[in-house]
Amino acid sequence: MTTANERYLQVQHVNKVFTRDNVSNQVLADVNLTVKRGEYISIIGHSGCGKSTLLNIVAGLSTATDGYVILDGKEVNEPGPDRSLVFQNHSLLPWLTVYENVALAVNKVCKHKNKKERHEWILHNLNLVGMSHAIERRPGEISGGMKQRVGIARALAMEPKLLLLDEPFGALDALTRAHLQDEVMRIQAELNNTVLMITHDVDEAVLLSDKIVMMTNGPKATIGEILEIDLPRPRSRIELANDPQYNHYRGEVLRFLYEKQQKVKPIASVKTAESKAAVAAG
Ligand SMILES: Nc1ncnc2c1ncn2[C@@H]1O[C@H](COP(=O)(O)OP(=O)(O)OP(=O)(O)O)[C@@H](O)[C@H]1O
Repeated sequence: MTTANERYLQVQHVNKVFTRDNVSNQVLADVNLTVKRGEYISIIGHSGCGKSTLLNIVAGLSTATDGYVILDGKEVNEPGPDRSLVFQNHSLLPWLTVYENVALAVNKVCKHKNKKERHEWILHNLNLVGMSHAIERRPGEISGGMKQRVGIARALAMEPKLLLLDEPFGALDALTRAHLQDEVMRIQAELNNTVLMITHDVDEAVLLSDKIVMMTNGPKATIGEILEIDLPRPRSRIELANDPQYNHYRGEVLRFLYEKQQKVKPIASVKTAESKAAVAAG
């Protein structure tokens, strides 16, 4: 028997079919995943396979055609404050300051805290992501990396059961991305959040995760393999660069993506190749 913490998040037999103009497209087929409390899970797979569709179902923003999602014993049917989302493109309100953007979420969710406690909680979370020096600035006055930090502070301030990250570092330059990944690892060590993160970056997945969920190509995408990353924490990107185990994990993900799940050629180019062959054959 598994404990409630061992099956904190359960994705059970999830299918998703999109139908438009009487044409059905089955994006996900029988997706099953169990996540332990406090685990950091990355989802990786080729573009268009259905990663965001899966994350949206877990977030409650979209419903599964079949199957269900259970978080901490409760079925997920709609968005809720127990799941907070961070997208690639920060979603801060431009007319509010950094402080006010976080306050908006805190005032909505932390009704049990009084005014002073909320104020301290907002500052605490902005401090956690290194943004307490810019609380009066508006999103237009800070860099992309800083905006992403505020988005993370806002998500953390809601004390979600599950943190959902959809390519959170995707729009950042390499150095800012590395810096923010390190910050997220430090925060994760402190708070032990349960995290589901979509990424396209193999190194990011290996560095941050306890498990990497590798999805097959769509349509009818499902989980192909799950790789456990058994590297001690805290993890240092510099030390791991020459670590044989790290490179083994990296190789496993690359093999899955580029050998086992090679992206199929677009139909147009296949047709062109076929026509060329037909012409060559006379
Ligand atoms: N609302 C929708 N209506 C119809 N089809 C959709 C909808 N949302 C997604 N799809 C389709 O589902 C498939 C998977 O899309 P999804 O965005 O989940 O993939 P992804 O793996 O997250 O892609 P990427 O890595 O490029 O962000 C695509 O074929 C997409 O066109």
